Amino acid sequence: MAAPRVTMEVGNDGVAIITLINPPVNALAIPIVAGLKDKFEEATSRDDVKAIVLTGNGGRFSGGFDINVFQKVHGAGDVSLMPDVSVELVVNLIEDCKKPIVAAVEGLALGGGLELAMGCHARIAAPKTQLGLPELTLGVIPGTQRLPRLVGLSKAIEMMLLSKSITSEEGWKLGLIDAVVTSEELLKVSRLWALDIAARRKPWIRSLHRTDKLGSLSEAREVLKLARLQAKKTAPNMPQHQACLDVIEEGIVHGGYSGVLKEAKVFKELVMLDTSRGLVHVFFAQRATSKVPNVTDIGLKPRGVRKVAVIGGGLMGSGIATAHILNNIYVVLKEVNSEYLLKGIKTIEANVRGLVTRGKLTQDKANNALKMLKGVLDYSEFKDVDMVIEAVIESVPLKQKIFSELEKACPPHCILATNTSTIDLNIVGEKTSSQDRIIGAHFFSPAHVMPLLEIVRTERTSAQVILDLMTVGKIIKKVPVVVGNCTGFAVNRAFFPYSQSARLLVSLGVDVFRIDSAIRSFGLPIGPFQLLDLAGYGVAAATSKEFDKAFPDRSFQSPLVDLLLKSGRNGKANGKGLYTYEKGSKPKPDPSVLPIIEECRRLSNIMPGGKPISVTEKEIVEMILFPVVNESCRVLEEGIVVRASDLDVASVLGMSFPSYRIVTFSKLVWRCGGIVFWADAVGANYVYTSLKKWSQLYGNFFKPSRFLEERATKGIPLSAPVSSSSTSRARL
Ligand SMILES: C[C@H](O)CC(=O)SCCNC(=O)CCNC(=O)[C@H](O)C(C)(C)COP(=O)(O)OP(=O)(O)OC[C@H]1O[C@@H](n2cnc3c(N)ncnc32)[C@H](O)[C@@H]1OP(=O)(O)O
Repeated sequence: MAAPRVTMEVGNDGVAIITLINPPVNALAIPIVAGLKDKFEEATSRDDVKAIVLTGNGGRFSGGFDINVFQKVHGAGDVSLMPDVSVELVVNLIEDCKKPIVAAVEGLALGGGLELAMGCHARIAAPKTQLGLPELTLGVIPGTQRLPRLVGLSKAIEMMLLSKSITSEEGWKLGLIDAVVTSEELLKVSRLWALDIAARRKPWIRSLHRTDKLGSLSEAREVLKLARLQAKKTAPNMPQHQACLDVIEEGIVHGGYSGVLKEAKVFKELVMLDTSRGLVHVFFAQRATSKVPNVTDIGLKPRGVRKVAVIGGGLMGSGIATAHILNNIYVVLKEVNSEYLLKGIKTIEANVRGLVTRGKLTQDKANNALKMLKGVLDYSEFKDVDMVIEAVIESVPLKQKIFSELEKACPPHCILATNTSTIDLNIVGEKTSSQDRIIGAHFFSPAHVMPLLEIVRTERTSAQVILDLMTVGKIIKKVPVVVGNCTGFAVNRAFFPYSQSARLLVSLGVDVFRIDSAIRSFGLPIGPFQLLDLAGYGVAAATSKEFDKAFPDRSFQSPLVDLLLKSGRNGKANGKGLYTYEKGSKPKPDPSVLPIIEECRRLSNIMPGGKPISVTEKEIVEMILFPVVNESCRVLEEGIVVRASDLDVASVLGMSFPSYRIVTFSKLVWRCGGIVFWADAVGANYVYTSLKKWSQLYGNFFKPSRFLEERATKGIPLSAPVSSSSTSRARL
């Protein structure tokens, strides 16, 4: 690939076209920033240049500052590696330039890319260009001063705090964009616009000097106050949100330039924090998931999937169907009788309506989505489907029967997917001769909301089928992570000790609600027992059985779920769990469950000396999450995931493992960016020695895996690649 560069061409009309060239998104890499400085200096000093147009090559203006530089800064711990963009380039060379500059924007202008455009004296955009400042998702702040001055304070805050992009059409209505023209006319109109500014036929506007859209100081303070309260609720552990609002306020009170100076200082502080390290890691980890050896690198082209059949209209099936129809894929929903079918369709309608109520979907789009759905009771509609996703209960004979029927009912190219969360795919497809088309499409509940799609391949699944499902996954706005076949696959397998260790701690005498609270403080949205209530005890009992069978050497069998079921409780589903559930209020710990817990402890009989163990909040978190790290090590060693960062992405998107938080227990700071990234930050040796100590005290459940022991003793990070020789049973 050619080196990133900036070119300049001066036309006969006296307009210099400065072009960013750094495919695929024209990220502002260090040579690009340097090139821009050079070209703007040259254009300013040349007598034959009357005006300047700034544009991006290849139909994309710029995806913002080069995030690879953030990684370098994190690696070296040296913030001076960040070049000065905001003052030297955007203010001095662009905004304060003696010649007018017009940004010709197409495709996308994000982060520093949009900031460059806002520094120009006008912005012309092609239709449907994506405009946004997503920096908070990387743990830093964006350019905070110009957007409020162009679109108004409330809208700017919304775009920044939610990292929400708008289109150029919306940008034009708001005043961010001066004109929307076709892609073909973009450069021509931009040149003329720049010449018009030079000749004073159009206004020469420096965004930073405007104040007309900011409102009065008291109005601005009111808007900022509300935004601070909102950010406190929605992003309690993210320092960049409050910092962003503080810097906006600085500019409103003391002027835009003062805001820019404070912004540069705060940016440098934030980029060094663990929040940014975690988020930047997740950014690249997420992109790495689309590179699957022997699938995405062998020249295959994805085949279109236009019609999908979903079998089973329960919670998962209806969520999966919803995800597809929302993204314009025709869905046939099959159920066994009209009562179940109607229930499934009603759930899908409620899912779609819920999105409208929450302002996430327009009524028009909702109506169109529902038109993409058809309910059926037999296989007659299956003759032209491109993919089937089976989402019935976890019963091996039922799944085997369905897959035999599918083989006859579907065309030969059709992908045969199952949403099983635990059952071995070889067993599911045992009664068919279509093993190459059988694949796992493991969605996480609620399937139309949760972003992860775990794609499970067997040794026989064809590369084409994997690629097709990855492509559909992206169309329905999921992050597909391809994993190997084993009990629980990657996510449930790595996290099976999560619920088991929580139950083990209860048997050792630790309070249920204290455990949930410690896990919440760590950064997961709910604790293991609230999760148990949510999933329902039937599901918990069934999955526990699978893990007991698959990993008998390290599975902890707690009597808790059986005791809860016997007492007539089934979690949130019947309103009676470890918590009580009342409409409109948060779940509350139910004290009447305490005798059941006592009985559980009596039956387990593992408290040393019959007395509850004494543990700190930090130990609770470690005793629950280190066993997850331990199992993750086995997942890595067995080659169930392509790379360690895939497990980070899967844990963040599927289990809501914190991606960004700094968590403090007694001044201890933990960096989270997914389970393996976190474990490496904590230190493999610390995880290993802790597990070893607990295994001596409390048994095999905590016994460190061979992989963990090896890495800890040799000082190799858990995330370092697994060499093929050390992979005992490579699945991928
Ligand atoms: C000082 C400044 O205010 C600070 C900043 O500007 S921070 C950066 C702000 N910008 C962003 O956060 C945008 C990040 N990028 C994205 O959201 C998306 O990549 C996108 C919307 C631009 C394109 O999405 P999409 O077309 O799906 O392509 P996607 O696979 O994500 O990216 C294509 C490649 O470009 C890379 N890339 C995208 N944006 C990048 C960036 N800003 N820096 C470095 N690389 C970037 C990706 O890593 C990927 O590389 P790969 O092919 O080697 O994996």
